[in-house]
Amino acid sequence: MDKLLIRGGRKLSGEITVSGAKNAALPELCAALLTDEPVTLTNVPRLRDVSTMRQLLTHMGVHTEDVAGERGGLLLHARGVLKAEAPYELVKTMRASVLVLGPLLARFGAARVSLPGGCAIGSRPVDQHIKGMQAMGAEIVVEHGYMVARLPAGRKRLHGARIATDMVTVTGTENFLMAAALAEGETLLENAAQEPEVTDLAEMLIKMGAKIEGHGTSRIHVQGVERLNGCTHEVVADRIETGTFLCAVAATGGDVLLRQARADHLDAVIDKLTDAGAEVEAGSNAAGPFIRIRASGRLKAQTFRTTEYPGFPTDMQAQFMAVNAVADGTSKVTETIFENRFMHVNELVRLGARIQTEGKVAMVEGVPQLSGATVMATDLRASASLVIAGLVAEGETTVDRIYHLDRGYDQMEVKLRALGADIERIK
Ligand SMILES: CC(=O)N[C@H]1[C@@H](OP(=O)(O)OP(=O)(O)OC[C@H]2O[C@@H](n3ccc(=O)[nH]c3=O)[C@H](O)[C@@H]2O)O[C@H](CO)[C@@H](O)[C@@H]1O
Ligand SMILES: C=C(OP(=O)(O)O)C(=O)O
Repeated sequence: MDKLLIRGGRKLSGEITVSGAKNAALPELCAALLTDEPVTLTNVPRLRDVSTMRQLLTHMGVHTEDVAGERGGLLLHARGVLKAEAPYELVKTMRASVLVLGPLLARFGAARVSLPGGCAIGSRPVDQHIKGMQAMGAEIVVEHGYMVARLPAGRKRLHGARIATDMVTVTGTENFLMAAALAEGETLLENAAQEPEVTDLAEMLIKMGAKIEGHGTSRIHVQGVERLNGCTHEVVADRIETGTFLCAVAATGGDVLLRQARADHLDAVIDKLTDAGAEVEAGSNAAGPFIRIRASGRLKAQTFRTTEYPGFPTDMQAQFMAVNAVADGTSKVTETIFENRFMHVNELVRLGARIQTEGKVAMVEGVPQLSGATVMATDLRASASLVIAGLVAEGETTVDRIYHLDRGYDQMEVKLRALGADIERIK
């Protein structure tokens, strides 16, 4: 099992390019199921989740191939499917596999998708996905750990519906968007997720011929069409990878330019970094958008609570907690999206952080210095938080179980090394 060995204490400086977003690429790979024409995605990040999704689509009979000469180019062609099925072995490692449900039902009228397992950050049910698909006319039973979904006898397509979810759900909204794009009639999504990844998917679907309005707001209208065509689409930049590097610089100090980084997708995090005392400058040049961050000395601890976009992202909570762990002052971090997303706390404490949790709240008392130790990554963003802490800690930190990190970061240690960090992967 790979580990990361970090010798902390170096400031970060230099330039790196942010990769395409995991959470946009995954639904966009699934969107290829909606058409019998080829779809080309560019800026697809090299991640374990992307390979898993590719494996899942291949298992279904979708042809996939790398496109030479394009950064992160991937062609997908779903002429038909051999099996409209997502087996447990693939779904268990990646919750996003649930995103095949909508496209399979919409195009082929049937799907058998394993229920995603619970994971380290909380129980993660899919009741809203099921409820929404049922509202669109699907019959769904859950048996032997699978959602078995089909259209009633005699029906060829899902039908439009008004879907108002009990809470804002990102992959739920994405599943409904893809299903509604090929459904008969109009769908209204109320309480829709406004995350940039949802908007990016909607923009891709529009290129495929879908009729969607209101994406980026909480009310999305979709007028279903009979068929969709292929398209070429560039995956939006990863705002969480961007935020992770910003937090790394905030914690270690330094001066870094992130190319292709979208500040407009990260306002809540940038506001907190600025309040903490970092200098953040966003702009755009011929090569695209960029963010530059400069930080020195101890920053001021920041209290925050996670909420849906445009609020502070839950996927940035662990990384910002690492910044707070070495900041000046005490901060209160409230996690409102997932019930068990503080698994990094005990590991940060092993590095010398002073953090106490009670329910959804973590109280972080900043300390002037962390000290290196061996720590264990428990989930994707927890791993990133430990890497940040390791970059600051005095001495050596070993982060174990980094397969979690590899699910969602494209060569993180290579990028950090390019910024001057002393970090290596140990096989
Ligand atoms: C692949 C992907 O895009 N993953 C992101 C997506 O996950 P994901 O789409 O799984 O997260 P959701 O937005 O659905 O979850 C939000 C909340 O709703 C609850 N819920 C959700 C669906 C449902 O049917 N029933 C239910 O109770 C969840 O348990 C959670 O408490 O959004 C999360 C919240 O921003 C991010 O942390 C994940 O990185
Ligand atoms: C929780 C995350 O991903 P997933 O929904 O794929 O588990 C994440 O990206 O932080």
